[in-house]
Amino acid sequence: MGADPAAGTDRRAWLVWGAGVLAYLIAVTQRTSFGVAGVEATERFDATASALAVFTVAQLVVYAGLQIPVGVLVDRFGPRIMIVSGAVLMALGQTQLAFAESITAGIVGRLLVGGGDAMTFVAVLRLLPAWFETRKIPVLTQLTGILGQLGQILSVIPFLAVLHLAGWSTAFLSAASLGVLSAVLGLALIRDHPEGNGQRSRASLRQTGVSLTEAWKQPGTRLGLWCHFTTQFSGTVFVLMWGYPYLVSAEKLAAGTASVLMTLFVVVGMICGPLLGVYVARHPLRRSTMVLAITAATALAWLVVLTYPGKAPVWLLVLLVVTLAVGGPGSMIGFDFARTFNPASRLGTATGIVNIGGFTAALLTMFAVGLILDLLLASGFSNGDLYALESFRIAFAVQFVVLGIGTVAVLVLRRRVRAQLARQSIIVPPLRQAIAREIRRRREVQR
Ligand SMILES: N[C@@H](Cc1c[nH]cn1)C(=O)NCC(=O)O
Repeated sequence: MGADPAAGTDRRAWLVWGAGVLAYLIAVTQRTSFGVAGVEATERFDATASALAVFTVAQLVVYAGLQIPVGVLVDRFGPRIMIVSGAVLMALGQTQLAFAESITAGIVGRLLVGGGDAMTFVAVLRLLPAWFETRKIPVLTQLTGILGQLGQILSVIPFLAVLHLAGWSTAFLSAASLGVLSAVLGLALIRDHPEGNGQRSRASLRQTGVSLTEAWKQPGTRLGLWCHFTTQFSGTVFVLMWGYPYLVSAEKLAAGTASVLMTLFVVVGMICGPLLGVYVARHPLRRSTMVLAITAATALAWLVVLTYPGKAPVWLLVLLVVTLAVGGPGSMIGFDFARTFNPASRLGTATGIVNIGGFTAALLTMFAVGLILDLLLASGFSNGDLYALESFRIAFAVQFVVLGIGTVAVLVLRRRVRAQLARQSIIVPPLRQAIAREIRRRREVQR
């Protein structure tokens, strides 16, 4: 089933991983820095809300669109050069944004940031099998994901403080300097492999095409993609775009309370990540069951909130945010499928394929929610209030379609994966039978 580690864990491995995680954390800071500067961006570019949304959407489209090429390049040239190049590209993008005075110049900056960002995460995950033992990888994958999310906090606190105290150009130049730091540390500390940087594939273009096809044909890779698709999008849509206007304008929460809920989202994700990592390491044959459970919980939470008569109470919104937050670490299970069903030589490619899932679902949902809100406003349903509670109820319901499509895809691919495992004499017993066996085993241990 999986690729075996090339080396044991030592101090060097932690240094390499630490530099990789720092590069990812800084990439998340670059990714989220524009979002927190919305008010200043409106003034600087004299832009409408929808023009500003183009900055974020363009950046995410580039990010998602580059995942497969980046995955292929990671396998071909190794993670180190990709992490360093990504950091340089993001530094250039933030510098461009620091001096941009037109919307077009600003969007060019964000496109560069999206491109550099796309190169980072897939490359950092590619370091793990080269440096760590297989049993440690699920937890380290989760830790990589959650530590990276701290980059959002760098955007919300120090970056915003510099923006308010020293202005637009200084703030974005400071973010650019973080990119330079990340590139220097990457060059100094990251090695693709314990034996150096020469482990990359020397595949021809044709072989690269074959490897991409093989990664895609592998049902385990596509199961990973759909797991990522189904678990991550709802939280991403909420945090990056529609959560704040929904909480403040539709549910009438105070701005401070809405910010606390957004912070809760990050904290819950950080707590759940390692727990899910341990679960995946202990129950590798039950990963998709966890994905389906998270999906069901997300659907249930939205169902209760959206059908609640009148404004939802704060405790219910807290429950919703907690449930959505589990989706972030939940989506990391998708990368575990990529790792265990592909040889190390095409791990970057497979990881890139998986990473498209959640971001594509998020982009489609963001767009659909915006479109439905606009249509309801134009039809007179919203009584002139774009963000009316009744309109959000209808617009957010589109998520059930996305959750439904994802669930069916996970179930179909899971069946194919299990059939493939059965051909290797690995039988996954029905869940009820497995639970009964586990209970019997525990009773016997206690006796
Ligand atoms: N699932 C996310 C990462 C994550 C972990 N915990 C919460 N979110 C993911 O796919 N990340 C890819 C990236 O580039 O950020």
